[in-house]
Amino acid sequence: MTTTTNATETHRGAPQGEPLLAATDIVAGYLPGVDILGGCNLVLHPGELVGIIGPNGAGKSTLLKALFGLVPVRSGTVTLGGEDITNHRADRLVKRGVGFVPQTNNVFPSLTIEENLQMGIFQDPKQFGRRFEFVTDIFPALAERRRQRAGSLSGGERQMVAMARALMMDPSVLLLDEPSAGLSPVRQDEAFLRTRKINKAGVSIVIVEQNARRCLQICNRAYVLDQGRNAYSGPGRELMNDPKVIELYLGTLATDVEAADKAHPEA
Ligand SMILES: Nc1ncnc2c1ncn2[C@@H]1O[C@H](COP(=O)(O)OP(=O)(O)OP(=O)(O)O)[C@@H](O)[C@H]1O
Repeated sequence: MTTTTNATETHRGAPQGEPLLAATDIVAGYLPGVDILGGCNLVLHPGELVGIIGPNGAGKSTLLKALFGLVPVRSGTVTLGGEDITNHRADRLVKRGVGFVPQTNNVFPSLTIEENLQMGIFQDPKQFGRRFEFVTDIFPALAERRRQRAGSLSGGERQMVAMARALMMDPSVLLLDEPSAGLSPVRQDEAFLRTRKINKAGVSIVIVEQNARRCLQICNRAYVLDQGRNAYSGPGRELMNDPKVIELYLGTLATDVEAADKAHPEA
């Protein structure tokens, strides 16, 4: 594996054919004159589960938001099914089949689970019954507890409601921003299993994750970002065992554990 130089290396292991979603040479940032992304590339093919990992501040969430029109793209393009959607507004993208699940503030706490799901499909309310069936087929707990207020749910359950709400519009692409953030290890595992379940139900997914190991375990492929640029890419399990990726990123876990052991040898 080498630092990305051409299309084959940039998208190592990607299937052949037209991608469903493609980001090409994305330069983007929040403040004028400050680029957070310095030319990022990503493709998502139909049926894929693709991860974005990398050190803190690498620009993972920024890339996801740029795909969804939440951070201005200064140059480069985003396409969906071959059509340019660069800087399209989020509500327009939802109508075109792109769902986005933010990391925080992703449910309406004062509304019930059912009302949250209704909000997810307010652009097409006639489809509520059909889509409710689809999402409760994936997450049966939501049907059982449909009248419960979202504010009374645990972090993991809220994450499930947020995912389900994004699924109400029948997206072909789902963008997930760190679904495991703030959850206990057991709840994190559940969040990853949910992600897999959604993908198996036919939804193509881009997932940003801080929990790189778990993410690489469930992904078909992943992109490693570093300082706003593509560093490596490839099949999840290959990246997990790649010495360069371990050195750049995954290695920090082992180093942290070693350091903690030295600091508290009796623990
Ligand atoms: N709303 C914002 N306004 C200005 N700068 C921001 C904003 N959000 C993020 N940034 C900056 O953009 C850079 C990349 O942040 P981003 O959240 O995309 O990184 P990340 O790889 O997702 O990191 P983490 O894993 O820590 O969430 C950081 O330097 C961050 O401070």
